Amino acid sequence: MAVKSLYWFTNDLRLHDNPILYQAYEHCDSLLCVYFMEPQKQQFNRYQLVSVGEIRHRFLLQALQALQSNLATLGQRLLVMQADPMLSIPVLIEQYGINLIYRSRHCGWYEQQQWRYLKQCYPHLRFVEVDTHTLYSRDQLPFPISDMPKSYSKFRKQIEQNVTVSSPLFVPDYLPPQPNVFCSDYLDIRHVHISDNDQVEWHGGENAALMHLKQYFSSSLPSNYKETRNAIEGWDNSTKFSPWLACGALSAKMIMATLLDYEKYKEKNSSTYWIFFELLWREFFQWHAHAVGRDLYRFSGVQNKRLLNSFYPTRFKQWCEGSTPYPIVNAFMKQLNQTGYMSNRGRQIVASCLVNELSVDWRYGAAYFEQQLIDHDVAANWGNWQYIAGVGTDSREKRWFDLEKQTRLFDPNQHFIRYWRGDENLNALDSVNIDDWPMSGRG
Ligand SMILES: Cc1cc2nc3c(=O)[nH]c(=O)nc-3n(C[C@H](O)[C@H](O)[C@H](O)COP(=O)(O)OP(=O)(O)OC[C@H]3O[C@@H](n4cnc5c(N)ncnc54)[C@H](O)[C@@H]3O)c2cc1C
Repeated sequence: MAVKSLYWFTNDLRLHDNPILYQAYEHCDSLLCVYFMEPQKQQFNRYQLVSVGEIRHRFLLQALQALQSNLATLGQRLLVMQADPMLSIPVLIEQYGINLIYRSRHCGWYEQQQWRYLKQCYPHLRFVEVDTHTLYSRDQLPFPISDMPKSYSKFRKQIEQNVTVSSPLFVPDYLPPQPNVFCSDYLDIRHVHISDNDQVEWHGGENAALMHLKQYFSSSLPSNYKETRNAIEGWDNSTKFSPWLACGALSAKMIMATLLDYEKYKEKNSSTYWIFFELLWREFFQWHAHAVGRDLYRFSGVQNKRLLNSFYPTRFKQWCEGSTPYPIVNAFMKQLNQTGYMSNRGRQIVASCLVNELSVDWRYGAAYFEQQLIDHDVAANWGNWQYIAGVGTDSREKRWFDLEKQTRLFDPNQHFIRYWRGDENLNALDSVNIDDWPMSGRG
């Protein structure tokens, strides 16, 4: 029987190091490549925010355009459908006689539910989930996912002692042909106009990602990464791989292969090791998300710990727009709103402020990051937020960043604050919080 496959692209928007394309090349007679822009992700969610905000959406469109033109070089085409995959995939299965469906293994709870639902509806079809998003595949892990280590250091030790990253795959010379497409309700991504935003330093898509990878490792920046990575501004201080990694325009294994070459031919030191160390943090959060399932989004976190935080709409609004009493926090939030990016130190500081100074439910912060960040990654974002809120994988009570000290350390001349106008529009906080309620027993 002819193998008629459907490849449902999600967070794997690339040709290089793509094991699904390889499998399709080896085993399929026809291949339908589809990406869904889900209308639900642009509608208000339970936090009254959207999942994919404007800057992230634009970055994604660029990535899809690049994927489309790269697939065209292999005689393929990407159908971009503005539809709910749960409604459209059944139609495609019928129309094209699909008997095999591929998708990247996804750690998001919502995405896993979609996959489960389809499998239940079509028990006679083959569903193949492949690890494209991580450094290691699931069967390379030296433990079953149910025994996933609870802390990063335990995870790192087990991984470093037992597994190596395999080499990235080459792009196949050609792909199976697309069946004759007769549906017309797809978006011709080639002709979508994407407006410019001078504030955003990234261009979406695989080609820009590979070019940046090459430039980064052609420079001497990796040799100083450990000393510079914590800086709060500057393109060169950290790798800036995250936006492309998040949508899969860049493969983590590809980064590792280039890093190993750098170590072999240029220099190997504690900084080059630290790039791997950070990629392992990413890896840890990915498998952690698989292990904990929907607890990743729970207020009480994976520790099931009750916090006294709540939802204070005015404070949350001040935090989002950058009009809190704290100039450094305002500067970071304005940077995020205009560029879709914030340094790691910035994220730690604003997250700590939301949780500790503003006493707001951390999930609102995570949902706002999800909307705004061009590198939003469900595992890294929600996992890091839980960590800062003290309900996640960290054994410490919680992470509190002293705002004055952080300003002195990272912005001693207030250059960053002034550049982003963090010192304008400072507003005092409302005074209503849990301590003001007689029921707290402290009034
Ligand atoms: C509250 C909060 C939310 C975050 N949300 C995200 C998110 O949605 N998506 C995301 O990719 N990262 C997230 N991070 C992690 C980190 O801030 C970014 O990965 C990093 O700032 C991206 O810039 P870079 O590529 O230059 O990083 P580098 O410093 O150059 O690090 C190299 C790579 O390692 C990975 N990495 C580094 N630090 C972490 C970390 N703490 N957790 C997971 N991976 C890490 C990233 O893939 C990154 O690209 C979050 C951190 C915090 C504190």
